[in-house]
Amino acid sequence: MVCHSFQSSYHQNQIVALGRGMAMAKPSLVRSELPPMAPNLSPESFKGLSSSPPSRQRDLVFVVNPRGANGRTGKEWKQLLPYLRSRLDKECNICESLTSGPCHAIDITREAIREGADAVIAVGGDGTLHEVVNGFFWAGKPVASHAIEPTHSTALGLIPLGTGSDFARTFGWKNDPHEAIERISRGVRSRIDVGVISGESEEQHYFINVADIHLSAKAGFYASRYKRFGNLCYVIGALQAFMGHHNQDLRIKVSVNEGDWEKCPQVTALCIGNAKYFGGGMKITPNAEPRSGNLELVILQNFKWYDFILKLHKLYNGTHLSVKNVSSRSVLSIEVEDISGKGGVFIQSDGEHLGFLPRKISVLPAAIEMIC
Ligand SMILES: Nc1ncnc2c1ncn2[C@@H]1O[C@H](COP(=O)(O)OP(=O)(O)OP(=O)(O)O)[C@@H](O)[C@H]1O
Repeated sequence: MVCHSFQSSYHQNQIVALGRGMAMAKPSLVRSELPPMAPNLSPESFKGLSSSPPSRQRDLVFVVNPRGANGRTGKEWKQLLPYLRSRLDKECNICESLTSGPCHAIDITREAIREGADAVIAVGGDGTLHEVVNGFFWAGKPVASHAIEPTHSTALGLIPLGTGSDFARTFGWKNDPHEAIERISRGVRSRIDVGVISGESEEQHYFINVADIHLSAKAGFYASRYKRFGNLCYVIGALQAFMGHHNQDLRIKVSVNEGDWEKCPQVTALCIGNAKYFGGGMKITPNAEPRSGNLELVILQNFKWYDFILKLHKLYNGTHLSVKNVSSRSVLSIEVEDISGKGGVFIQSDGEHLGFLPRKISVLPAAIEMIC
């Protein structure tokens, strides 16, 4: 899903404060000095956050996609709430915000950060996490809180409850919400890198997991239409993407040899990983590490359909880097263009369709604190 402008208007926000000192709120107006990107959100939504006592409890905002994993996220979240309350209520103020549609999580996150939340926790799949990560930034800069104290920073958290939940796999986390709540309760934070994508427009787009170009991005685009089939959506998406697929000559410019464009012939897929997995468990960028300060670039060239059948197991277990026509390197940034100039080469990040080449992709080292 491309969120062309983060200033668009969304459906009514539904925010339910669960912890002490937080009232149920249905926001209407936005404070005038705020950038006008969330007209249906108001600081009132999170008013419990900044009014806590000096030795205050942590303010946690849970951003829940009730439609994640074909509606399973919403159902599991309801069942999880009593446990979450019993486990965290003593130490934290808990605020729940259900997303009403695509991109809503971005606005909720920005508002929560401005109001001084200690953590914004994505509850859902990689798409929800992706939107929450984008909410940590606005107009090319990190969103700042109206803060309590200058050193205050909002951490990112995750309860993985999606279809693929690929980002969580790099950390070895399962789709187990109880395990995630334990992590949140411990509250250990660690700085991780974020990828940033810029294109022809001024707007920047952030990703936390993997950005990828051409066949895999096209497969992801189609897979998103079949989420109702669970992980099978990736197989269906790949089959559909294969129809009419042609490997494509691309030009790339990577940061290690600044200034030099190189031709990259017959590219099947070009993947840039901040973390390791995509497509429902494929270990595509096996050397990527979200705390490394760089991204792993993996290029598959001249693959035929039968190569995927013969080498699929290697793609899943991350041993494909030794295969002919697969290359890997560590990069700080990469620019990618379609040589033919015909357009139509897909790009996605974190499984979300972003449009088409050309694009520049760079790493922002240690950009976000994450609850690990
Ligand atoms: N209320 C809503 N109704 C419909 N779609 C929504 C709603 N809230 C968020 N979305 C969209 O749902 C998309 C998918 O959500 P999410 O990533 O949580 O689940 P998933 O696709 O099942 O999991 P994964 O991305 O891990 O495969 C998000 O990109 C988001 O834009």
